[in-house]
Amino acid sequence: MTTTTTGTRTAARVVDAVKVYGAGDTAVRALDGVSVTFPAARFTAVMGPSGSGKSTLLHCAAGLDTLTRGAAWIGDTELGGLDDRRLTLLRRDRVGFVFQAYNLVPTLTVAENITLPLHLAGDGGDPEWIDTLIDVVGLRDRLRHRPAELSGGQRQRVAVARAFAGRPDVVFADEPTGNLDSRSGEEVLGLLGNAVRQTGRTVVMVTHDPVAAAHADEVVFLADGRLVDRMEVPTADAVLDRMKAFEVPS
Ligand SMILES: Nc1ncnc2c1ncn2[C@@H]1O[C@H](COP(=O)(O)OP(=O)(O)OP(=O)(O)O)[C@@H](O)[C@H]1O
Repeated sequence: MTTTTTGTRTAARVVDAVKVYGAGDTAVRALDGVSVTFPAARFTAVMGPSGSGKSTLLHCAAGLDTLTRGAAWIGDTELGGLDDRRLTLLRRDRVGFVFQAYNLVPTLTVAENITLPLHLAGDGGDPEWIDTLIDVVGLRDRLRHRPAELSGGQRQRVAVARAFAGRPDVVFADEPTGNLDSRSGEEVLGLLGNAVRQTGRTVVMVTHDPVAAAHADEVVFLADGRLVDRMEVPTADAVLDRMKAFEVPS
């Protein structure tokens, strides 16, 4: 099933997701029965206190880690049913990633970094789409530069373009602005939002920053490994207020 009850397409979802790290006395239940859908062509932010399971949810939803129980889907593909080879292909062909550390290849130019996933897939990609992306991230005059010659914000913009290069079903971003000053961070968040609104792509972003979350169409809140709330049309103030409610009164 790829639709929700409202008829919106679902890019990714987890159902009754449980993730336990370790075993016995030291076991940590990072996800404790989370069910959440990430609608296609939407920008969803995942928020919650430190240790609430945000990164674990992102990693399991993206096929970077496996659930202890429950199911994770990309489109109509259930990840638990895939062997290692198919999972690798799915991550390569249908999912994009942006991490806090830009993870660019230092010896390659900006242009080569952007198209690297396509070359690894043995596919030149769609030149028109790559061209559009280069304009979306504003890097046309930097294409022959190497990462060391770029600012942090520019490096993350390369990583954003790379994540979208293969037209993935969904781009997962884990604290993509964590290393950036607020201005560069705003630029990168604006790009993620534009990629969703102008090109109909899907983004799921983990952040601890209410200002970052306010760039999303919707925020989902985790606490203690559970989904506790969703907020449409978020503002930074409303997200901050919701986060304050998680704080234990002293
Ligand atoms: N590899 C691991 N081994 C053991 N425990 C882990 C591992 N990864 C995460 N955890 C634990 O699982 C829980 C959830 O961690 P997770 O990183 O998903 O939270 P988070 O909400 O992303 O936190 P933060 O905002 O601090 O990054 C935490 O208690 C964490 O210590």
